[in-house]
Amino acid sequence: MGLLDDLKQRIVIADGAMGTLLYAHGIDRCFEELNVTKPEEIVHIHEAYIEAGAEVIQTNTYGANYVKLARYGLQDDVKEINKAAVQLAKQAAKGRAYVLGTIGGLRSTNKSTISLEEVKRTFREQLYVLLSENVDGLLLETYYDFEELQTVLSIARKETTLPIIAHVTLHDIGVLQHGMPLAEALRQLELLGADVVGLNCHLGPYHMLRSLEEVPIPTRAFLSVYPNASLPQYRDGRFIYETSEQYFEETARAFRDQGVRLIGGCCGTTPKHIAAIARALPDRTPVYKKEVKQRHTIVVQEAEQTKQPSLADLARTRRSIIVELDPPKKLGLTKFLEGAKALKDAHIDALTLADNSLATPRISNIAVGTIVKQQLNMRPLIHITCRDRNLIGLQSHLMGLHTLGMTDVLALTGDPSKVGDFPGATSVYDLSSFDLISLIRQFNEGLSYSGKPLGQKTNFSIAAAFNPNVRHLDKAVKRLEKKIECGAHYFLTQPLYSEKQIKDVYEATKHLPTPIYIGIMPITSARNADFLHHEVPGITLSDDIRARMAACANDPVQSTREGLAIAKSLIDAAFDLFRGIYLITPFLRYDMTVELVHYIHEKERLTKERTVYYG
Ligand SMILES: Cc1cc2nc3c(=O)[nH]c(=O)nc-3n(C[C@H](O)[C@H](O)[C@H](O)COP(=O)(O)OP(=O)(O)OC[C@H]3O[C@@H](n4cnc5c(N)ncnc54)[C@H](O)[C@@H]3O)c2cc1C
Ligand code: MET
Ligand SMILES: [Zn+2]
Repeated sequence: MGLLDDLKQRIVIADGAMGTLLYAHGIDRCFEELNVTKPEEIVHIHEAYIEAGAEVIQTNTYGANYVKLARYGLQDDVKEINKAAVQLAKQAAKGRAYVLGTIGGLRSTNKSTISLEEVKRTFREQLYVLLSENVDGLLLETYYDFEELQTVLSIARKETTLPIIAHVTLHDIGVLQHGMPLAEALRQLELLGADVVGLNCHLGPYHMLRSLEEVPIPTRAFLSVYPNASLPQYRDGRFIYETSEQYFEETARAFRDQGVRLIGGCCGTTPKHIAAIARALPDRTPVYKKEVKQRHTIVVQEAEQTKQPSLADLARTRRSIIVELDPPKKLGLTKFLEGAKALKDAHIDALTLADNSLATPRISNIAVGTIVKQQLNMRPLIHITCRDRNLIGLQSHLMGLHTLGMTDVLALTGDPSKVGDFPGATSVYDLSSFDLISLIRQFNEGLSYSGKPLGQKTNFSIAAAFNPNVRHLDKAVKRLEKKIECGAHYFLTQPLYSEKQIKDVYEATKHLPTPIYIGIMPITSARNADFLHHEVPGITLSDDIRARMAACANDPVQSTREGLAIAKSLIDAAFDLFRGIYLITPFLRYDMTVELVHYIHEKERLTKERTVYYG
């Protein structure tokens, strides 16, 4: 007889949380290290669960993998820690309970934090130790990312015929992250060879029960559930779970009615919760039939059609000019609005507004964008970096932009905090620019990052950054290709300072289907030229440009003239190669960008006249 034979006959009860009971050692401790340093305590916890009624216990190895142990400098101890864990669980079980080797998921909400290759390597290393210590089965638990669970389950299934329990973690009732319905996920896990499929962690009995109502009883595999004790409260720097054991007794019966065969607990549960489950189901009789609730389908409203063509379409069809005028670093918008108005009068297509560029605080571009749109009837292009907002803040920001009708956005990773005024501030980077582009694309399909319906589709036109001021242009172009795959509609470049570089950029990108707005920023002075040349990574000014600026070092009027003349020659170089021009206003010197806008319009007019004249 083995675990699967038991499950065929009846409901089986598993243990509850291990981590929660080890909290007393401090939340910053590596709980798995205690297998080696406090073995008697681990044995004691296992015994308490068995005495409470658990017939299945899990090794204390949830995070005993290379990646998580490395956070404590214990990456070389994977073997020792896992080996000890199995031995301690067996010592406590004394043949009274099955011992499951537990392996926890690595990816949380952000796929790009760890590649699948690293997931595989890390998983294999832990798996082989657990198997060689002769566990009775495997518990793959707390997988937020379904792709990760599919990957590791396939590996485990090839390596062993022991029972495998595969647990996903819900995002919300009935769905995993990115919107995959739970029923579909469990069906796929069964097809991949899991013997028991189910849920653990993150949510308590309420969400799990409502989710299981939509899941049919599998044909071959068994259903399992390890709920958290409740939703956690954050108190005095710790997460506290509070729930009555009485409630666990009631919900255990409800789980049985949903066809669950293996019931245990996750975070916040204790031997008392497990005893409550055992009390609730004295004869362990399972149900074989249930009514499955149909998942309600969700209607997503189509995006409202915007009246104006996107900036990508503009740059495809005609000369278009966008100008950056950054929100001020000090309070007061008078000069900024004068500049914006002057640029509007010069007939630009959009005003681009940086998001705390160079990691230095500026008036929020969402506030400035709203004023520019409402008071001046201009089109704002809002830069969004991943530096200042976490995944929650970014989504709230996007919903806000949609609500305000600002649909032109530039998705950036963003300069790291250490380059700016507050080098000690956190750089969030929950997402990279690639992830942010994908997120905005998903919003355009009416879904949040996790796949929850937003109720409406957004209509964002997505720009992305192109930094050609790098040693290997081909690598930068590869990033553009990836950004296009993620959903970028067009690009804006960093400023370029040589005609040759503009031509090189054209040659390297002419195969791309997306338009590029070529960046041009007038130099304001000899000092500005020196700074750009010596201190901004990747920017090199020619000797000729630096000599021209140096020659008028003490003459601001002449410096402006020279800076504009240089910018105009760059515009000349870009004119026939790129329809989109992105002018960057230096230090709120909008007089300079206004003049360049006039220059471009005039050049365009002359070109058209010539075309008409010569046919
Ligand atoms: C048009 C434009 C507007 C910008 N606006 C802002 C703003 O409002 N606020 C702000 O904080 N910053 C802004 N920046 C700066 C920008 O965040 C950095 O220049 C960034 O490095 C490039 O853009 P990204 O953020 O999309 O980076 P990504 O393309 O996502 O690159 C992120 C990081 O990857 C690395 N990387 C990129 N390319 C390569 C390569 N070829 N080889 C090796 N490593 C590479 C770099 O470390 C880079 O920082 C802007 C840049 C541009 C081009
Ligand atoms: C963080 S979810 C998994 C927790 C693990 N089963 C433990 O109790 O420690
Ligand atoms: Zn948990």
